[in-house]
Amino acid sequence: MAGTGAIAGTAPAVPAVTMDDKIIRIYRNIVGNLDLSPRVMQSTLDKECDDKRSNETYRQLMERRRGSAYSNREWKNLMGFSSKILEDSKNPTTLDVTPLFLLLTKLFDLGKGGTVRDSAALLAKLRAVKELRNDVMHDLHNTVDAQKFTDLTAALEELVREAGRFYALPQTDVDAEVRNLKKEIEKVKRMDSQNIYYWCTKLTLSGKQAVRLLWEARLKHEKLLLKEDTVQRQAVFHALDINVREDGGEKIVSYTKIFEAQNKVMVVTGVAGAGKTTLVKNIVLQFFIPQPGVTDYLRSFTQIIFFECRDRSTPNLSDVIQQHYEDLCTELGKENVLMALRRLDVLFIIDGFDEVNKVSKKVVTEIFEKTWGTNCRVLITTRPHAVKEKLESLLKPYDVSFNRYEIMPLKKLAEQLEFLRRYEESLSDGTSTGDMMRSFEFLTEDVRSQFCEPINLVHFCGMHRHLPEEISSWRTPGDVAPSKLRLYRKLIQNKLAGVIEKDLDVLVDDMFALVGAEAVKLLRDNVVTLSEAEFCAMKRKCQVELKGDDEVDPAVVLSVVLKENKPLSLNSSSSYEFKHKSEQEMFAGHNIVQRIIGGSADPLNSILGVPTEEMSRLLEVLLYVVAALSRDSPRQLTDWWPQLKEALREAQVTGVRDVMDCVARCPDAGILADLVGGVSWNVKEGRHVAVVPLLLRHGRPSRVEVRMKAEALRGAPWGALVAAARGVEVELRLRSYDDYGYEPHDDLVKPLRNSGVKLVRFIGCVGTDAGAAAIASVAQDAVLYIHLAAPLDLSALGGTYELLRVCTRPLPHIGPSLPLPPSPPPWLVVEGADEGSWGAVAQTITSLAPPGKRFVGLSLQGCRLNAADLPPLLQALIEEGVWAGYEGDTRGEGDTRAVVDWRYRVVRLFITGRMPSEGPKVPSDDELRRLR
Ligand SMILES: Nc1ncnc2c1ncn2[C@@H]1O[C@H](COP(=O)(O)OP(=O)(O)OP(=O)(O)O)[C@@H](O)[C@H]1O
Repeated sequence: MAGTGAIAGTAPAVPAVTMDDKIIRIYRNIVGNLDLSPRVMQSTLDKECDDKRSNETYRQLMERRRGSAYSNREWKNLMGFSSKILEDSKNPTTLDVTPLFLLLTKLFDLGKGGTVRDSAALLAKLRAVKELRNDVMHDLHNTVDAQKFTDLTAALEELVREAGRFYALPQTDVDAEVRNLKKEIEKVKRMDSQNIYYWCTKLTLSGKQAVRLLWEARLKHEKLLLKEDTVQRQAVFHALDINVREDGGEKIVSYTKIFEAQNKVMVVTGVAGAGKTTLVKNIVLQFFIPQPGVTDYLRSFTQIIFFECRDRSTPNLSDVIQQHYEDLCTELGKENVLMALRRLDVLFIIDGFDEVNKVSKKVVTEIFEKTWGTNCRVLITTRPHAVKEKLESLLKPYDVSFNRYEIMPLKKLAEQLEFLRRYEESLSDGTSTGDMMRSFEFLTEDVRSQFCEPINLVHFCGMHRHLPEEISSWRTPGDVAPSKLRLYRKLIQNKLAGVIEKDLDVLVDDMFALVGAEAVKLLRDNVVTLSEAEFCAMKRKCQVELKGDDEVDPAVVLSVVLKENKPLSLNSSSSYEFKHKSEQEMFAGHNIVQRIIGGSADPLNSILGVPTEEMSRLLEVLLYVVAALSRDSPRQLTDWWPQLKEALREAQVTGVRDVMDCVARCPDAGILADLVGGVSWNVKEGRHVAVVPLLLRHGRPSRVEVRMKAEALRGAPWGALVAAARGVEVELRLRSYDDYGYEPHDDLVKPLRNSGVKLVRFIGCVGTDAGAAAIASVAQDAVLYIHLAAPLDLSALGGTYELLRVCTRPLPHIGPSLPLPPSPPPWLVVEGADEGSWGAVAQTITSLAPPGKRFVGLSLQGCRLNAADLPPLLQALIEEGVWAGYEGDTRGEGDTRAVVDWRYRVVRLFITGRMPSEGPKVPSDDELRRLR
């Protein structure tokens, strides 16, 4: 009966309640839905599975009934995030309403013993129970509604009776079961304060409010990185898009779709400052304060627990629970509250897994251990490197799989302006002039490419407010990064001006050295927060730097770079951290650069001080160092490059994409080309187009392969790439091989003209003579797949290609002939011929036929010709002297004929010297229809 859950400790007695108390209404709904409903459904499942062997899991049972095993993917698709529990469970007692409903539905779909059963009525009763559970558990208005309990008791009785009918049970058995159910319902009406459902009730009643009190005040506002600028977090939140990373495919969706994942665990990755923490903090806020216009995507969660991996002072999950539900834990005991949470639909948010330390790792592990097999879900954020290095190994013992999402950078100008608009308005109390946006718009496109991550846009705001003259000095992307340090310099100087007599520049240098050394030390240990004691030690060192001038409190100076975090619970002390982890990395990088420039005799790995396998933790620092040396001391960069290169390799910068990602964010780090020189550089994203010229200054690839949709390339500095790639082999694929369409790409082709690149492959559409001439001017032994947007003379391509495939729609009836080059013979595809239009097709082929009229292949794509249209078409082509053979075989052997090539879904025309006397073989109308 109720209270069957293992109960830890004894909860203190609770005050008496009256029947119409809110609490008892909630209690009944909770016990009804969390205990009674599953038990009635479990009994239905037992009836359905009377043939199940005791040691068989439900998956095995279903496979036996189905006669074949499920692949893991099939099983996952079938059962969603209940797949794991249903795969392992052998009896129903551990199953809640959601997996029970799903399992029964799928069992009905499979059928049983070959008999035909109509399960619709039973399914309707089961669904009614499941929907009541969701109504009650996902909406507090329903949880307190006494009527819902009455509805539930009726629905359960109906379910028992319908199951009796469906399984043809003796009426006496059904009546006995209903009597038993009624007895259970009567018991539920009396609240038992020693029972787990009572604790669930207390949590439902006041838990959300307690968590709201804890987080709302802390998260509502955000202090920006620079000065005392503060904004309302929800007002400036820019709804981020995320890339669903599944099976290597890419799908861009809104962040609100994360919870539609099939797995219990969802991992959001993003580079430094991509907005991971901001995203989850906004999710926490939206749980309490829904945003207008945002779908209620959190409806299925009753509680939220938020945990930051940088935390070093919370040793156990129960302590995290205590922070969230301080009063309830005092009243019920923290272990009991945790136990109750496992019965509810809780969202655990784990932020910054890449910052996990020994202490917080224990909490994270406990979250997985204790929420296994429950309705709880877990959302984790991390920088990408920690997924493979740490997260996968942590999850492995629990056999947990997860859905992975990647935060998309803000690449489009419109998005960046929209982002800035919110900040500008927030910072000016709604009276913004649009100055900040205008100043951003005014930047050159390649400088703007430095602002694809939110953190950089926020820095732009700060710069615009406090050091606008820097912005006007930016000429190249590399000018942006040093500005940030200059801004800090100015902010510290402002704090000290008038108080300190000595040379402020020297003093700030000393301060930077101190803060930077501390930053390196902390990053080395993967520590982002300083305890009160560590902060005091830093202050003391700072005091020495300030030469004991007691008018200056070192904390004031440190407050420019560090922020204080108030403790979550009353009996602990504050912690301190850099205003953002990327600031910590900047100061650490600056410190290392100073040591190198200052002539350090130590080797790099002793300056960095982390073991090889932990090097990826210092990736951002290494990038900072490379970029800063390349700007300020190229000689030192050359000297230190072998060591830096080794460290970057250890930090997992090994592939072309890694290098491009790094240089896209850090344009002065072009030397990274040395890590991937000699191999082919694949360019699939607009931001990587800008990177290629930077890399080409330092390394040479075997080939640059640009494969992206024309729209994406149009928004990128493609002309600059072409100009920089003189002498380099280039592939340009503006569409996939089987993608048809006639939007011309001449604007993208024209920059190629006489550019000196070696065009070795082109897939795209050309509509002007200038476009064709541009290709002819650079193609060398190329593979050319050209769509003709208009009738064009391509004869100039002769001698430039190894393979030429031209695709065209039927040409206008009267027009000049436009012979393709003869050697090697081209391939021609005529697309979209209408029913009966064989004459137009013949005319198109003959007018494009090269001198000698040989094609290596002729095919009809998307053709609506009938079978009867094909013989006259073939006959007309023979009469015109056209030959078309196999790929690589132009001798034209065999009979003239038309066949369907199902692989490419085209009709192939073979035109040889021979025409069978009974006429050519052609596909039937049925085959032609199936092709369309
Ligand atoms: N979606 C957003 N809307 C508005 N501002 C944002 C958004 N995302 C990030 N920001 C701003 O950018 C700053 C950096 O973002 P955030 O700390 O969330 O990045 P992160 O990915 O967690 O970085 P790291 O990996 O370095 O910890 C935030 O402090 C906030 O000011």
